[in-house]
Amino acid sequence: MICKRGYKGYIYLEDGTLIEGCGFGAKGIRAGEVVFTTSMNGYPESLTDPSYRGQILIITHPLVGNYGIPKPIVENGILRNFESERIQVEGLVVAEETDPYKWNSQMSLHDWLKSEGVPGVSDVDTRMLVKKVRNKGVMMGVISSGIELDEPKKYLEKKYDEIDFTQFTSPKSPIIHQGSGKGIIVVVDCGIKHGILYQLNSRGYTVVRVPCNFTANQIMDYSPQGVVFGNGPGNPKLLQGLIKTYKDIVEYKIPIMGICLGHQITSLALGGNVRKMKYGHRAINKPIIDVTDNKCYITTHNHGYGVFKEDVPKDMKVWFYNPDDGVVEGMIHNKLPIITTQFHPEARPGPWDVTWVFDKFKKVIESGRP
Ligand SMILES: NC(=O)CC[C@H](N)C(=O)O
Repeated sequence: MICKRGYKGYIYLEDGTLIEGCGFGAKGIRAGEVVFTTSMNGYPESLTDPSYRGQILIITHPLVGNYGIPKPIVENGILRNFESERIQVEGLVVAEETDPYKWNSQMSLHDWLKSEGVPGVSDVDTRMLVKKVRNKGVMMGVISSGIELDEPKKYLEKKYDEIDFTQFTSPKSPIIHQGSGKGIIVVVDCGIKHGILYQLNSRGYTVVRVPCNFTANQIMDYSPQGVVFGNGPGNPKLLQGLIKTYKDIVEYKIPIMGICLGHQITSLALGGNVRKMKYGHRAINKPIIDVTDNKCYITTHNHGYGVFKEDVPKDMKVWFYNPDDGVVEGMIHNKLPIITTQFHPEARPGPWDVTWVFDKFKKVIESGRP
């Protein structure tokens, strides 16, 4: 095989599958949970989504890189076209990586991965890989770019589900984004997507991002109008400190919004459950049904764990569900001002059909009712 960047690449799956392709991006070897997204675009946002930490991402769309990587746009300390300051995935697998042709591209996908030390593999049959993951469920894997992969198994000592990745994605101290006087929302930042910060801040709130291990007292010291438990990487059941903080915050009866990981933490903190899904939801075109009016929305997802119907806490009711597999995609508390979504209402990348969920949270804050 003749490789455009001049070096080979390999992808190895825990079940013994070893595939040779071309390397691109940085030369190196990384291990991670192998997952796939069916998103056709939005790779700058997806690759910088901290919830992908610890995962090797396969993009199923056949051409990736066509529009390059834009220059970061920052407003009020919030990134408008990336979800965090760095590439978060451990590695990237695509069928074909292309050089960009777009007016606002400042570098190619290849150069971006290279500059951030992240390996990529192209020229592999992503359809075959995804079929394996769909049939057997997500598994650990190894990606190598530009280095022979002699004993791939030796990189697979640690299991994705047993690592607390929030230690790498949560800030060490609070970060504040001033608003226009609507009051304060504390975001418990386990690796928050900047799209969520933007949606809150653009509604006038000062957004205070606090580390994932802050206590309820430290959070309440800011006298917030509401608390958001945001997205984040890894297994929610490992985050026992965060679950305890959530329970303590509930005692204050303050408005809470849970997004993605925050939805799962809500379920665990209020007596419900969360389970690992076979291969998760990662896409920007997943349907959800709003049970309050039976409307269907097309939404952005990135989750490998899920709350199933029988896992919903007894004091909450289903708000949204996915009609494909029944996974609960949002919940509302019966009495307290608590709302959650498993999908991404900030939709970065994705269709903005559901950003009204942030207006709903504003109403919850203003009325004190769910
Ligand atoms: N985007 C997220 O917050 C993901 C939550 C959790 N890590 C999962 O994979 O299900």
